[in-house]
Amino acid sequence: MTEALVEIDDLKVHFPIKSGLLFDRTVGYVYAVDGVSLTIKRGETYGLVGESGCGKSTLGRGLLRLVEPTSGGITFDGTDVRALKGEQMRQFRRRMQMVFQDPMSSLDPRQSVESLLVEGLKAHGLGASAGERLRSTLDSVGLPASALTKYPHEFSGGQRQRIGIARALVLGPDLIVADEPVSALDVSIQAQVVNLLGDLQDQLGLTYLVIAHDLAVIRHISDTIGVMYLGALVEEAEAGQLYERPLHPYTRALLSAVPIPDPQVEDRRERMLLAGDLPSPANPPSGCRFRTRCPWSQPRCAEERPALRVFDDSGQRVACHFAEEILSGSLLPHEVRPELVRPDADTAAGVEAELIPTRNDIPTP
Ligand SMILES: Nc1ncnc2c1ncn2[C@@H]1O[C@H](COP(=O)(O)OP(=O)(O)OP(=O)(O)O)[C@@H](O)[C@H]1O
Repeated sequence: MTEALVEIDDLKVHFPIKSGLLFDRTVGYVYAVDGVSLTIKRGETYGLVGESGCGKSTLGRGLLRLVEPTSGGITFDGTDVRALKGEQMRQFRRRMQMVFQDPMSSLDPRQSVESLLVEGLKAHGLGASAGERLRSTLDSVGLPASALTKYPHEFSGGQRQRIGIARALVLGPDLIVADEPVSALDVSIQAQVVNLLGDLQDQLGLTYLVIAHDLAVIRHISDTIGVMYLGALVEEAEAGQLYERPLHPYTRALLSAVPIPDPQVEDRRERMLLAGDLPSPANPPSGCRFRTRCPWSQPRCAEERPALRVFDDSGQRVACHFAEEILSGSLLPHEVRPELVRPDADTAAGVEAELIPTRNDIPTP
């Protein structure tokens, strides 16, 4: 499981902000994805996590070129994806499929399951061999062949997501980008769909990029986890390592929101809520983008954007100037001053006043 299937190199997806009566003037950009480099190994599940609006979906869509990247490289199984033109790209896309969050809005309600599944096959010239392929694909997602003549509204949410997965699978992809695949489902159903994804991966040797806004969902299924904040990766590690030793303050905040089902560990759990909203990706803070919400931020953080660097032999990567000091406890979080929280302030002087007022203990690395 060491060979790279996907290599993303300094990928940027910037959306122009238009203004004027005819929308012909570009007045700025939304820096939705702003320099992400990562590798997804063949057969692994790469979990991408971060709060809503940090650019996860745009990264997934940029990888499949469903939105055109502004710059950067994408290599898929040795092929330079960004160099592929029209028809070549369309054919290639068969190998990279997407499963969406809300199956109700991603499945056309007027189409039967058969027609939904055949659509993709026809587009790739595989319509002739459809019959058996459709039945075996439905079987692999746990639905009977009789589902073929039904329509999306005749199914439960979980079954609809199985149809969404079948639609991706029927083309025989190598990679599935699953964007919040279970967040629209009841908690009781989520585990079934997560297990199904795991079984399919074992049977078919699939590689997954799973996008989620909280760590609870992806902690059990991911081999590697990348934590994204405001268009960039702030940390990446093997999943167990990330839980064992989160290095970036943002990862610590995300992890502290995940309850632990052991009362003793739960009592000791570090709690750290994030104050303020995600700053606008059209006007990100200078330097470290997390500094306006970081309890450990220092003047240097406003001046210099930290690179995602390898932390030690574990391969864990972190984008924080002070990861060592925070881990060792030699740098302590700022004092809490909730009345001064100004999450949108963007100056070094404002940093101390914007800090997060929510820790109830000193970090225990
Ligand atoms: N087509 C677009 N045009 C302009 N801005 C966009 C477009 N698509 C996304 N954005 C903006 O890019 C930023 C990142 O959005 P994205 O959907 O990738 O985030 P996300 O982390 O996946 O969030 P969510 O979980 O809510 O989908 C947001 O500020 C969003 O408004």
